[in-house]
Amino acid sequence: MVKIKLNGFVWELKNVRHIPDLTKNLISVGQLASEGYTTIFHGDDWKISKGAMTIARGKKSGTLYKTAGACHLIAVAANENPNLWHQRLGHMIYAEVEDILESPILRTPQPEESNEANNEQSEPPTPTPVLKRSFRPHVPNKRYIDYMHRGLCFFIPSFIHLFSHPAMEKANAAVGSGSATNGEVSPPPRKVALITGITGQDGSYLTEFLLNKGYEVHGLIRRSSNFNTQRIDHIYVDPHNAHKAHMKLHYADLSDASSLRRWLDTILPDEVYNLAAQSHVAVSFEIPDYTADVVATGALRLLEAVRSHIAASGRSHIRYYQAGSSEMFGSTPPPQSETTPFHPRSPYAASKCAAHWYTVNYREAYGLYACNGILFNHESPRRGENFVTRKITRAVGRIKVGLQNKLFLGNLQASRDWGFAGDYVEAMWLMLQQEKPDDYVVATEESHTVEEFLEVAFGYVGLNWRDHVVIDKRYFRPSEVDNLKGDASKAKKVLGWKPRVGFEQLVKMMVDQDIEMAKKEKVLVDAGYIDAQQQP
Ligand SMILES: C[C@H]1O[C@H](OP(=O)(O)OP(=O)(O)OC[C@H]2O[C@@H](n3cnc4c(=O)[nH]c(N)nc43)[C@H](O)[C@@H]2O)[C@@H](O)[C@@H](O)C1=O
Repeated sequence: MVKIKLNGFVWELKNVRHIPDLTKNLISVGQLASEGYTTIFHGDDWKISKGAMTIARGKKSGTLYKTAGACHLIAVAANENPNLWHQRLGHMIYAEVEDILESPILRTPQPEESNEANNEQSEPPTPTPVLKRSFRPHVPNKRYIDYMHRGLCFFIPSFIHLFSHPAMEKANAAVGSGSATNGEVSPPPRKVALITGITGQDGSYLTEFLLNKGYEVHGLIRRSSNFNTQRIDHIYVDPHNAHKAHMKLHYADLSDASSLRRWLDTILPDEVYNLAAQSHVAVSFEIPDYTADVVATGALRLLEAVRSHIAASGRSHIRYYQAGSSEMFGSTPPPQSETTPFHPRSPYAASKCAAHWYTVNYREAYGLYACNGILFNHESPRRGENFVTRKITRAVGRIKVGLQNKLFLGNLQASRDWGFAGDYVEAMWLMLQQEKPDDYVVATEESHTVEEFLEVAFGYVGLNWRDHVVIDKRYFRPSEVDNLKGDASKAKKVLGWKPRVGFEQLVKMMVDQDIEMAKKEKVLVDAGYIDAQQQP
């Protein structure tokens, strides 16, 4: 990777190639185009932009287009063994490179050329001229090469391919899948993900998923007087064990814009997943202001932090995922798809609608790669205990072992499209791997009432829910969402995603776990270590 500092911006170029003997740093217009940049040549002037942002501009110099205002060119190690490729850099596509080998830029630099990037730390020219300079050494978890190329970067509009040229073959081996010096192949660089809401159900499954894919995962957590990291404790590795600790936690808050920007600047993520929320619909009627601040304005703060981070750093490849919700459809009848109008029925749902449209707006206004995942209810043994599914399965376990007898519930006729959270995080990731950002419904396309959930959960362990459930008006909502059933055909078609766990399997998985949990709880209660808790 190469970072070019241009008039206060830092522009990042990925997949640069080591090209021995090349004395100018070249940037491929073709490659820029495939990365979503627009390059305009007008007379002797040129300009590169992305969305509404002008990244770089300059003038023609002889046969080359030259950058204006570039003061630093920094090579950042893409792997642990950068020895080979830092010597000479070009932002090359393999196509159209042959001409360059024939051209006058493949010669030893003249003194006046090699001084073009001069600054106070320059050293006398050498056959492979480099300037020694460290780049943002305060940033942790990143390895930077402290060599800066003396040559300025030049742009040429077209290259021809050089796949079979020995110099390029060597270069190809040194990048892409890591360095190949001495015949050793080091692993490719880890992608970096930043997750808000990492301690929640979805955050924990997504973290496991991304770690399995080789990501380095950073999670933002809120300060709390109680530890709330139980869902990720099993994957936490002490950061002192640097080689194994690929998940890192940082204090931040969606209500604190400065903390968001600071962690983006420090972590330098490739993907940002905004999963944090006050996610309880009924509670949002009690604390509407707080819910809107975190769910709606929190998303806006994070989007703005990403946008300004990109503007300052040039890291325009960042991809953003916004956790949307089927609650946004509210009273609009099923099946609900990406084109179904929203009719939110709670402060939570209205806030999610705002976050949805903020995300769309940042995509359209700034060209941000931002996706909305409109996820229908998704559950698991890690679901919070005051959501109806887990409240039921916890009660089944406790009733079964004799710790509880009654279960107080609200509206049993509400119908939901319930899937398994572990399946749904894959869809989040898939959205960020597409060529273009878009919005997707993620659902099982099956809907069941709360009563049907009760039938399966109690029936599975030989109990009759009617012997235990008591209707309590306190659990009814001021305005209810009666029927949600998603149409996930777009996600299936475009993302190739489909749910693996069906309704009955999900209920049984949750009951199995809650029976085990209740058995352990019973041991502690019987031994007098804890009191039998009240139901959630
Ligand atoms: C997609 C969406 O999914 C979730 O929102 P939710 O659908 O409201 O989930 P829930 O489990 O709280 O309620 C489901 C239904 O169950 C009814 N219900 C009856 N009796 C009780 C009861 O005693 N407790 C609760 N919680 N619900 C009850 C309740 O009235 C409602 O109709 C969140 O993850 C949200 O963040 C999200 O985005």
